[in-house]
Amino acid sequence: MAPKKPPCLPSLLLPLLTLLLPQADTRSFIVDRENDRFLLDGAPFRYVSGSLHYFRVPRVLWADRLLKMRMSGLNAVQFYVPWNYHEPEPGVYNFNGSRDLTAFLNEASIADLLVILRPGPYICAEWEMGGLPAWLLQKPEIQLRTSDPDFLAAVDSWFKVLLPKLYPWLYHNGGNIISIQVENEYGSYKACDFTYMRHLAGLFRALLGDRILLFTTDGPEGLKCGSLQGLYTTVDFGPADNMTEIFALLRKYEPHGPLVNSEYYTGWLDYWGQNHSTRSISAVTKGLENMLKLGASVNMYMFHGGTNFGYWNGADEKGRFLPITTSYDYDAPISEAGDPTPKLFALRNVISKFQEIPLGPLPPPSPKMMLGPLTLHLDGYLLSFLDILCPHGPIRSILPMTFEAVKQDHGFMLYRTYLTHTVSEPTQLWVPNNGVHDRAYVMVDGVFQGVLERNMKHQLFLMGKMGAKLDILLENMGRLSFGSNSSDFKGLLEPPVLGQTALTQWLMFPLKVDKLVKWWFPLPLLRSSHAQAPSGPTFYSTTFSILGEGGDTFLFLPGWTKGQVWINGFNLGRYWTRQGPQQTLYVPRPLLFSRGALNKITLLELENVPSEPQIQFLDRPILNSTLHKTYIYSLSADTQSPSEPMELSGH
Ligand SMILES: CCCC/N=C1\SC[C@@H]2[C@H](O)[C@H](O)[C@@H](O)CN12
Repeated sequence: MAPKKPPCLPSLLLPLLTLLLPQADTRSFIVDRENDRFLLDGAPFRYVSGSLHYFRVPRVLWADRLLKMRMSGLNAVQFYVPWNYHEPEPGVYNFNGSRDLTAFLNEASIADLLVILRPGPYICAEWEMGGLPAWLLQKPEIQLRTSDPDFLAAVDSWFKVLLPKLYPWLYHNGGNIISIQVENEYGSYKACDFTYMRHLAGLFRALLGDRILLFTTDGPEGLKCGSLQGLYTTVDFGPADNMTEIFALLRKYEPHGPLVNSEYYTGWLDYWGQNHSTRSISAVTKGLENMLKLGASVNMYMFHGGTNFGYWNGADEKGRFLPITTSYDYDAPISEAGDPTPKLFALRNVISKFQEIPLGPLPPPSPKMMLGPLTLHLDGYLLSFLDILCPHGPIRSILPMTFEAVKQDHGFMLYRTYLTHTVSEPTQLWVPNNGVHDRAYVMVDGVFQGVLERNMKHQLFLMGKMGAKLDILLENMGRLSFGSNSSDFKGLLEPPVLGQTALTQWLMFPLKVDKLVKWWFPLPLLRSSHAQAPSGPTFYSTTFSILGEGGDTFLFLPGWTKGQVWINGFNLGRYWTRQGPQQTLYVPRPLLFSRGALNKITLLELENVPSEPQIQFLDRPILNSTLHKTYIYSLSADTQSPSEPMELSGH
């Protein structure tokens, strides 16, 4: 069982308590190297932990998720702190609302969970740029995750704000943080810069003191560059890996002390355009039981995955550029919607063989809701709102500038130029050196010509008269969160070439789409005056009300192609119905207004609007399907749940 709960008091009282509470200095969490175990307050202790990322769950749902983790038999929760989530601009910090880290620590304490905290600065996590802020790339030569002075200056500045916030929450100070990770799988990174790792370890010691247990985590191939003297070495691996071999390798770095798997994979991530990932219950439970039999401490990654709302997904590059999907369900024991799964009960059964499980039932699945189909109406074409989307007007430059150079971190930017000569035959438009990062929607005088895509589609053909307007809308699909090239600049990285001519004299419009959706679209007058452009990315919307309390639901977008969704101004995330495997977007009940109040949903469709612009809200997710046709789920008479999909007009 986890130790007595630290005082669940407002964090401002905690520092005071560390002075007053005599027991604060008797609290300890240490490595007992003589007996290969942890000691908590002097007693043998093993943690069975799960990962939950507060930044992927609305704050109002934190307590629910943490309770379910505790009731599953866990005694600790592990989570990252994404630097870019809290420092949106250099020196500007945000710890409010769903970014209130102290509130999350307090919720974990209330749920009787100890905390294993991983502040980075790099966190990977399939999160945008692995948690590093994009504004670091405003210095294009910066060498991320190294002892580059520019990088270390930014890291020091950030940690001098963050780490003092953690100090009162350290276990020996009366809080619930028992250990803190330095960097993340550093051994998998090309740099292998021990000066950098020593700098981080020194900074953590200076700001957190010498009692907190600091550790590293690496895959077996990364231990050489990822481990550091003075930091406790741990590994990560999944159910298909050879536990015996990996723990034997770990013993070369930690001959004594408890064995620790800091990321035991209960599932896996999804990429747009790839198959949905799952891990079998039998394999996951067997691996956990084998580790617990060895006396190892284990953190299950993920125990609850949550959602990449907004533009927060990261990406990988394995030949193709692979953006992570909006859903971070991860086939985890607690589903994206917060529901206990059969995998959870199976894991709970394993844990019960080794330690006490809290009495009482798991909370039931949350109420779910179906609604629709609803028909959306045209609000207007993206490019007809430029005056609102880019109120300060365009940035002018001979050559195109990156998102980072114009200080636009996420979303969309319009690049505009004018043809200097008539192109009377279909002529190739391309961008050298795979320079479209990441997708480009090309228009001539407002008429959609097609898409260019990083690594995949490098050219299209167009015609136009001298003076015609060439618009290229660039979409940032999320910066690489893993791999060697973490300086993932976005936008047009090279001047596009039309035929033999490199196009110059560019206007860049950084588009504040979220502000437009949040503040302008309630005004009906916009609709008629901004619907005149002939085609291109388009806003559609509708309003709807929910009788009664409603419930969690899953937005289904049959026939739509790719775009972004907002509900009541909240950026729900990306959809890419054409690619899959995700076909629905999770809509947490707290985002919706109930009892007849009006809700609004807005789509920005980037490619093709279906002949019947409809959406539905289903009572279950579809995460493993690529539908090239248009389906509508109708309520089946008996069960009030979707029957088999009925195919509508072909799409
Ligand atoms: C071969 C895998 C190397 C990349 N590491 C991964 S993929 C899923 C997880 C998360 O990204 C996690 O943040 C990483 O620490 C480890 N890991």
